[in-house]
Amino acid sequence: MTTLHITKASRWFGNVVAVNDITMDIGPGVTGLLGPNGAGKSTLIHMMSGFLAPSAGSVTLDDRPIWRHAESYREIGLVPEREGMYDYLTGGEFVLANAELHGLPDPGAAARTALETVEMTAAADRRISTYSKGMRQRVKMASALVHQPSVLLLDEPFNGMDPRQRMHLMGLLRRMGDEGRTVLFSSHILEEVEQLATHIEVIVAGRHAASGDYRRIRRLMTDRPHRYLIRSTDDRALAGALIVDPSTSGIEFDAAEGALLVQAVDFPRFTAQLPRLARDVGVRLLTVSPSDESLESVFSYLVSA
Ligand SMILES: Nc1ncnc2c1ncn2[C@@H]1O[C@H](COP(=O)(O)OP(=O)(O)OP(=O)(O)O)[C@@H](O)[C@H]1O
Repeated sequence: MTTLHITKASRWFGNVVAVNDITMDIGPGVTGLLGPNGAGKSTLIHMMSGFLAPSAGSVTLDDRPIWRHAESYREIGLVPEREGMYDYLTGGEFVLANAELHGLPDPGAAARTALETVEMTAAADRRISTYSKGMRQRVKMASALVHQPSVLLLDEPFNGMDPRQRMHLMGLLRRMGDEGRTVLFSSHILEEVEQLATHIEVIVAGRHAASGDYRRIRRLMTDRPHRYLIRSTDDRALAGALIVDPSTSGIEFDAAEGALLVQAVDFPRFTAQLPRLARDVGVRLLTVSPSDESLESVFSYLVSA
C-alpha cells in the first residue's frame, strides 16, 4: 500500500497563504484534485512530490516524511504543469537523462520501457522542439515513470490537449490506477475529473472544501441554492405563485434583463413545480436558465458549506 498522508499542512509565501491547514489521505487508484485557478493545487502537489517543504503540518508517504527523504522520492513521479524541457534533446535522450539521474541499474532499458508505456517509441529519436503539445506531455510522463514509481502526481495534465490526446492519457492513468498505483491529477474542470477519478478532493482558496466520489460532489453542488433567470408571458402572476412555494427562497425582478431572478432552495421540487405552477396560473414560460452556474460560484458555495 502506498498512501500519501497530508496532515494539517499549510504553506505560505510571505503573507500569501497558498495552502491552509489541509488534511487528506490519498490512496491507490485515481484521485482528482479539483479547484479553481489559484486554489493552491500546484503548491499542494509540490509538497506531495518533495519539491516544497510544508510551512506547518506534515506530508508523508505511508509513515515516512517526503521532504528531503530519498526513499520517498524513489516512490514518487511528478509531471509538472510547466514545460521545463531541453528542446535540443530527443525525447529518448530526455527520458534517459532522468533514468541516469535516478541512478537506475539499467537506465537504457528503463527509458525504453517508459517510452513504450506512453507510446512514444517511434518518435523517441526526434528532437523535442519538433513535438506537439501532447507528445511533450507524454515524454514528461515517461520521465516521471522511468523509475517505476508507485505514486504518480500530475499537475493539470490535460491543459491544451486535443480530445484524442486526452482520451489516450485518460486510458493510461486509468490503467495505472487499476494496477494499484496512487495516481493524483489536478484540474479546474469538473467534467475532466468526472470522467477519470474514482475519488475527488476539492480545494478552494487554499482550504479543503469537499471530498468524496463524483456523485457526492455532484450532489453537494446540486443541493446548493440555485439562481434562475425566468421570462414568461406574465412575470407578476408567476412570481406570485412561486413565492408561496417552499422550493423558492426569494424572487427579484431584474429590470435590465426584463426577467425574474428566482432563488431555488429545493432543486428537485423546484424543477417539478415550476411548469405546474405556471400552468395553474395560465402563464407560458419563455426562458428558464441558470444564472450562476460558473464553477467559481459552485466552489464558493462548497467552501462556505
Ligand atoms: N512561489 C510563490 N510565491 C508567492 N506566491 C505564490 C507562490 N506560489 C504560489 N503562490 C500563490 O499561492 C496561491 C496558490 O497558487 P497555486 O499555484 O498553488 O494554485 P493553483 O490552484 O495551482 O492555481 P493554477 O491552477 O492557476 O495553477 C496563489 O495565490 C499564488 O499566487
